[in-house]
Amino acid sequence: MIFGRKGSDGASDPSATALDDQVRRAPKALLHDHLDGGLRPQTIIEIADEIGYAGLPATDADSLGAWFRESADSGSLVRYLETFDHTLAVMQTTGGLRRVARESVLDLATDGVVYAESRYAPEQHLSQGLSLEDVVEAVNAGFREGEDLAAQAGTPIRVTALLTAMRHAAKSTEIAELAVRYRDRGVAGFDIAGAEAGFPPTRHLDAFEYLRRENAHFTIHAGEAFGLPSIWEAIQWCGADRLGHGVRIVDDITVGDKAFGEDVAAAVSAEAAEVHLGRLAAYVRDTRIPLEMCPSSNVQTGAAESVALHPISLLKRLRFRVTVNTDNRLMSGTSMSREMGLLVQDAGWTMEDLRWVTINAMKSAFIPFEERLAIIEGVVKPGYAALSEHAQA
Ligand SMILES: O=c1[nH]cnc2c1ncn2[C@H]1C[C@H](O)[C@@H](CO)O1
Ligand SMILES: [Zn+2]
Repeated sequence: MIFGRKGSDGASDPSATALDDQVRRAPKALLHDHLDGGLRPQTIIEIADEIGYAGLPATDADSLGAWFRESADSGSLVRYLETFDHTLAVMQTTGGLRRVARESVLDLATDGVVYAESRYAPEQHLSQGLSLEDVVEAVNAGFREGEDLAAQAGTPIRVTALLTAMRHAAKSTEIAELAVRYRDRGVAGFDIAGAEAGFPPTRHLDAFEYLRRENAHFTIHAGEAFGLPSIWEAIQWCGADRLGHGVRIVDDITVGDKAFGEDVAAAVSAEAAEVHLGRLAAYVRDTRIPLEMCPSSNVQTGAAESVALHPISLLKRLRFRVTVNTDNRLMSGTSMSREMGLLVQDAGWTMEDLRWVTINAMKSAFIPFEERLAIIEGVVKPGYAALSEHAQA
């Protein structure tokens, strides 16, 4: 069961199980998923063994999975990011990268994801002598293998890569050039990630200006651990097509006469209250800038109190271009079905809401327009129509 919901007698609630099943079978689109945040614990153990990495904090898969979830649950983005040392350690060879990429595609496909953009930072995979190109090609090979195996298993999926540059480092222009070089070979765009406070996106203005001159797509992690100035720079200085997280845009919204943060519960639930959008929030909504929101990750890093009180529900109600994402499936012990299931269970979302965010995600994808449309019309809409027919039967 996705939600872990029980009836009052402690038995599984059959209606909850039916809903879990619907969510799992619904076609899903994922824009924000880190390749190095989605490894299978058993794979980490096996590759560590092969390459002689002795630094893992646990030696069986269950304990290792629990270690990642607990360590990432600190309320601090900086501490959350420290857990990646162990996943990165086993992603330094072409074999390791290829296996991790292949398995991530299979795991997403099994979960009902039909389109995914998977991001990783090539500069973090060079410690054993690989070149940036070796890294991209090994990951691409893994993605293609995963797609072939998923199609054979009857769960077709399309996966493309986003190349991330780390915001504390100084390689963003090099990585942006790499993304453009591979844009017709498995790479759909660019991103910056890492600790946000102290590393504003404008540090990487050269990279963004280059990408814009090349008509290339990019998203920026902004408004997660730092607030409105980061979002404003990402959009108005850097020209981001999308925002990674962007949850703190609610700092520019008042509900009734209170700022969002003053009374979060009231802001999320007060449907009748008058809402006022500041100029930045209005710009983001009016220009349909997609928000790649990741509820469980935000609860772990302290960017949101809970899934029930996550700003995503207010932003959905206000018709921002909201999407639902996993961020790091390993660190959050999550999947797209689980994130969506939690929104249904804890925040009152409906299947229609899930269909809406899925179409939002496909509209916001970095692949060409006609390919997005083909997935919306050929996969997402018919998939949801079949679910509702099944529910009515
Ligand atoms: O949520 C996040 N915020 C900022 N940086 C992140 C987040 N999740 C993962 N990262 C970092 C750690 C990874 O090593 C890197 C590339 O995927 O991106
Ligand atoms: Zn992220």
